[in-house]
Amino acid sequence: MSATAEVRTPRSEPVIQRGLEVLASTQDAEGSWYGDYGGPQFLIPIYVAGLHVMGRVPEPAQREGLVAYLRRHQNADGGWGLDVESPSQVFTSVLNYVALRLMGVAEDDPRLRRARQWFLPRGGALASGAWGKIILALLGLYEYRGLQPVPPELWLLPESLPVHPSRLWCHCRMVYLPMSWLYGRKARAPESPLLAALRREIFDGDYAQVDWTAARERVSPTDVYTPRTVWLKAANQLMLGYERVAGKQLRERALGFALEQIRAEDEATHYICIGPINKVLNMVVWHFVNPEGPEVRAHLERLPDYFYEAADGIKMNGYNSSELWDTAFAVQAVVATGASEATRPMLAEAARFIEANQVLEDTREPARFYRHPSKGGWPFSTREHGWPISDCTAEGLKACLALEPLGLNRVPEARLQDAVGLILSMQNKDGGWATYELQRGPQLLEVLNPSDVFSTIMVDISYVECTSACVQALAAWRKHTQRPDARVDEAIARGAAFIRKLQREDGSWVGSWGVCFTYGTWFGVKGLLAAGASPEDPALRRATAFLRSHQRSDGSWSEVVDSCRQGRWVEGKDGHAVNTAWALLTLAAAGEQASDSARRGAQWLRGRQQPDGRWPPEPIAGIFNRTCAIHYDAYLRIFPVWALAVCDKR
Ligand SMILES: CC(C)=CCC[C@@H](C)[C@H]1CC[C@@]2(C)[C@@H]3CC[C@H]4C(C)(C)[C@@H](O)CC[C@@]45C[C@@]35CC[C@]12C
Repeated sequence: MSATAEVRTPRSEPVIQRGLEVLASTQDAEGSWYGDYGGPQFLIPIYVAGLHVMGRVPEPAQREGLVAYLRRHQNADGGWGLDVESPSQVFTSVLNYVALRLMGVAEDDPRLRRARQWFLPRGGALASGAWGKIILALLGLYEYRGLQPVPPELWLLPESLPVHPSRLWCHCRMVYLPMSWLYGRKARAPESPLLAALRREIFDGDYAQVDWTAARERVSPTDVYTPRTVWLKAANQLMLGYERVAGKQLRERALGFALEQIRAEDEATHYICIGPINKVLNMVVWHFVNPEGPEVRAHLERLPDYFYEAADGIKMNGYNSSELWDTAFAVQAVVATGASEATRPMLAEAARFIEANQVLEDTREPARFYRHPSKGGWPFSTREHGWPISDCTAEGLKACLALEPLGLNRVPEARLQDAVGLILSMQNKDGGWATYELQRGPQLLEVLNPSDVFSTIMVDISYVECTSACVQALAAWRKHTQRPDARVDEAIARGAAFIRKLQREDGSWVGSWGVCFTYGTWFGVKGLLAAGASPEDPALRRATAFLRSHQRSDGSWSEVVDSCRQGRWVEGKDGHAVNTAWALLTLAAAGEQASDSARRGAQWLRGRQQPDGRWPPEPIAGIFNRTCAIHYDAYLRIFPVWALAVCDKR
């Protein structure tokens, strides 16, 4: 049957109905969807290590939950992966081993014995990816001279230099900021018998005999996704040379500068911080500056924001939540179902959350602290977090505009206009949108990526997802205002041109924040359509042909995180409801909702729903920096409902 033949599908209404009931029953009192944002396996150990440096331990109930979680996600081979679904790495295996020991698990615990059996033959602590060594150095389990240097003086370089830290992607910059302070101070936990024991347990030889110069270069192949380039090695040599002669005065100035930046980040985010890593490291910095001081207390108070108790134990979320993001999508999904009387209260509550979480002002002295304006933006999580993101702003705006005809939008026009202004201010020269800021440095800086385990961390570059969301939001705004605005028109046209440039030969777009081609292609297609592409546009036809070519015989689509890591379609074992929903949303948007392909996809999706209205758990659909999987709890409740709703429309 041809891809576009009109075939009526059996109505999805009862399935959608049950799905909507699940969404309604899981909505939070604040109107959002709050949930599990776990996956990465380097967060808990950094937290536990940070507390240990401060002479603290997790309180007993939390300790029990964290230990249960780490035990639950230990791989069969004894190690831990970068995330809960990935093969073991030395970085996360050594760190999680140390975390368990710091939380009181005994050296001869059978699981810890197995962990040592996995990581010691691979080189133990000496072969860990870079971040692991930094955390171990902080604990006194590794020597600072065995690290790639992170001198705080980098902050004192001329800002015009492409390597000035202010030009880094904000996540990278905010993680390396406290790291540079701790490195500059050579900060170290007080010595203890437990740490002395750990120095015997995580090295495959005598700690006193370690060749720290050689250790600097050593990393297990299990931990290498981004190999160290000659440029990075040269930069390290240069910084090591500097480190040998570094004067005390300049160091103090640099440390003072870094501390001011840390303070600004803490205050702008109400001590939540941009993410869990700088949250913990900033807190540890303050511990060294002023133990038990007001900053440490403020940090301790906001720690609970990051913890989530689930069936697999207590985890540290990858962000303080994904609430705004999920809520904006949920609204659009529910509106797509036709927004009946029954769903109005749910939408009204969501509208309240979206209104309450728009960022209403810029941060203090944005230029001094290298912040892009914030006013009018929406963050990924909550207003208090304080870091708006281009596509979160776009999805927030889209949600408001979707609520508008229902009389449920609560954000006044002037504030919607602020969101539009912010989106326009974030468009890059290449026509695309990056995540939090304008692209500040050449993409080439990636050759200095020192992380081993992540890719694309150095510079905030334009992404298809962010670009598409911004184009869609601007197009929706244009439709809403009906006022001619050349700036908006031009931004949309440039955005669409950028999206076209990113399309691959095979018709797909690669996703950077979701797994992987089904996600990227959904955004690519939606962006082009919003910009005015006609359904006959060859780019759209190639995109849908690509999707159809990857449909499984049972009607579903399935992709796994390796798709992102390898840059090619990697099929999962079974069909995935989230990938299937993204594929269906794409086909439907491109006018193929009545095709045989869409009919079979929708049929599979309907059949996959459980009697309780949920779709069964499946592999993780979120990703960052090409390598690390992160779980989006609400996706399985939002996207299947949304996809069935649009496929049902004639
Ligand atoms: C610094 C490193 C390498 C690790 C820390 C982890 C964070 C970089 C990432 C954890 C959450 C991410 C993925 C965050 C989540 C939302 C996405 C998005 C869906 C809004 C996307 O469209 C734009 C990028 C995201 C903001 C993200 C960036 C990376 C994380 C913060």
